[in-house]
Amino acid sequence: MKKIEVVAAIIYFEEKIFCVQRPENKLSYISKKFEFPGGKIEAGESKINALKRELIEELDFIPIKIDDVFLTVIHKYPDFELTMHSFKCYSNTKNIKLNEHIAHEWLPIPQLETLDWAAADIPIVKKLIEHGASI
Ligand SMILES: Nc1nc2c([nH]c(=O)n2[C@@H]2O[C@H](COP(=O)(O)OP(=O)(O)OP(=O)(O)O)[C@@H](O)[C@H]2O)c(=O)[nH]1
Repeated sequence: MKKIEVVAAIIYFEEKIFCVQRPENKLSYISKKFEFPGGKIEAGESKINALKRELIEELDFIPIKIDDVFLTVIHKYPDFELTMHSFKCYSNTKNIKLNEHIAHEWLPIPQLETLDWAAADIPIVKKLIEHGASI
């Protein structure tokens, strides 16, 4: 099965988290699902550089701080196996532009579960909730 390795940013601003909705996709299980912004690591690229590059591509956004890995999730979708490394990042603005996604939400941690997340993101959402609202 095809394997892909991805980085994703859990972006905080004033105790809320930036959640983005993917566009329509032929794979129904990721079509229009909510996710954390990010994307595939390119050959020879570090995780942090991949994260910085994807955030600029998708959002024209540069975080003021990026923490160490928060959680790495391995998830088998029907068509590929995903390894996703998530990182807490911090913003100094609520105004983030969407270059690729169709919608966004800034949500406090207890409300994250109200969104229709991609399946691979559920363990990240659960860990954020378990850890509470602390940054
Ligand atoms: N960025 C991101 N991708 C996720 C998340 N959850 C999840 O299942 N994925 C999956 O991981 C893959 C990431 O691919 P992507 O399309 O965002 O990456 P990319 O921009 O580098 O790809 P592309 O340039 O080939 O379109 C997608 O299949 C996506 O559905 C998430 O929270 N963030």
